[in-house]
Amino acid sequence: MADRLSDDEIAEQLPSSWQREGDEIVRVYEFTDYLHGVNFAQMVGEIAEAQFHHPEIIIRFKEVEIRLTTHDEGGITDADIEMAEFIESEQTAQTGGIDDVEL
Ligand SMILES: C[C@H](O)[C@H](O)[C@H]1CNC2=NC(N)=NC(=O)C2=N1
Repeated sequence: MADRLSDDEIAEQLPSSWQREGDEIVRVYEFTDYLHGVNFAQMVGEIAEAQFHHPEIIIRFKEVEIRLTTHDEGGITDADIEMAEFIESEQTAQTGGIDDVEL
């Protein structure tokens, strides 16, 4: 399992749309309707199972919040950064960069 990243490493490696909140990295995706968000959450869950690295996924009306940390290490590691990048690339591939995921 990867070691915890330093504050500088996190700042350098965090994808641009993500924020750091303590020992977590966080991104809120906006959608035009509730079920688009639900579908997006399903996609994130499938990525999580494939990577065996599981975010907290909060589904709200017209938005989904993704929170990542490495529980085994008690902080932010490469696994969290890589997962965030993977989610970003999948979401962008499906929507051309806007947040509304039409699945
Ligand atoms: C045993 C341990 O729970 C597993 O190795 C995986 C499962 N998914 C995980 N997900 C996250 N976010 N952090 C972990 O440390 C983690 N560990």
